[in-house]
Amino acid sequence: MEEKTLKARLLNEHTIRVQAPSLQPENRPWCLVVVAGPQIGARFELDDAAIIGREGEVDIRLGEPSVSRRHCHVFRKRGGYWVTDLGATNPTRVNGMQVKASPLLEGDLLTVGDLMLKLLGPKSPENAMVAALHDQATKDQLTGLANRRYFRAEMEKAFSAARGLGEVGLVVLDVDHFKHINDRFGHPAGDRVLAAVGGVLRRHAPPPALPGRIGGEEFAVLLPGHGKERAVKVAETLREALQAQTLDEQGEPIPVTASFGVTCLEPGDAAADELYSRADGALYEAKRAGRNRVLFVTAEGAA
Ligand SMILES: Nc1nc2c(ncn2[C@@H]2O[C@H](COP(=O)(O)OP(=O)(O)OP(=O)(O)O)[C@@H](O)[C@H]2O)c(=O)[nH]1
Repeated sequence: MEEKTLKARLLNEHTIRVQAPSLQPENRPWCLVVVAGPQIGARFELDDAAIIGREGEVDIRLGEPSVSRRHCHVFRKRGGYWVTDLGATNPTRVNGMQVKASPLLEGDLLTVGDLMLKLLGPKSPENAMVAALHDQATKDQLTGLANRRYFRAEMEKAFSAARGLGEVGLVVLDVDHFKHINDRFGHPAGDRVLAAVGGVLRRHAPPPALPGRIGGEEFAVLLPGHGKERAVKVAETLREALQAQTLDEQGEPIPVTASFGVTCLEPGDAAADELYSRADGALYEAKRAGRNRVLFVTAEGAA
């Protein structure tokens, strides 16, 4: 074959490979992604306008001391985005330049306190990478549920958003006698049980409920907008669905049950951790009382 023709063919084959579907840019909403500083990898979707700030009634809450309470305002204008500084102590910067008001174009770098955020458009080729990194940072690999760190962060957010007034329910559950399952059926079978628990939680606790794997065989479900009755109902549904599962190892059924502790946000709760400890205490009592049951507690004790 003539050298020129061979080169052309190789080039052609190479071109075909480069155009594989996985490399097509994904179509997502406009977003700001933290590319440097604290919270690296965090991704915030943008609507028409968003106030970025440290705390309180802002749309993108960064919670860092270097960020002012109300730091800057990002908004849509003439088909693109603009940013205006809101008198921040550490002035807002775009591509390193201090700005009062400035257009914000795709790929621009926005400095807010110690954080640097990049504006990504719907077809940015970086969307797939950002989504993959976000998944790695926030998901438990075995079950696909929220990991401990992400679950805790979302619990903090729900706690701040409710400010002791809104309803937030929390369910903490732990597979019963899981050590026995591992010992009897083997570690891989134990892993399959955990993955199946993840599946049940996903199916029976749909958004805005957030199911997570906190560690080992302990799971939790955050229930924004749920008071006692609804939170207990979710826990009972999960308990029954887990018990009804038919898992087996080489034909031998693997019995799976779990114990549940449930609580709800109360006006006296000073931190999200208090909510978690309370539900965890109820879970411990559910175990002591014989397992495979749901126990609800208030700050005063079992209810
Ligand atoms: N297969 C598997 N086992 C795990 C994993 N993480 C933790 N474990 C095991 O889970 C078991 C937990 O056992 P225990 O804490 O004694 O609890 P338990 O047997 O469920 O007893 P109760 O909670 O009192 O009902 C330990 O044997 C751990 O090794 C995991 O990712 N996969």
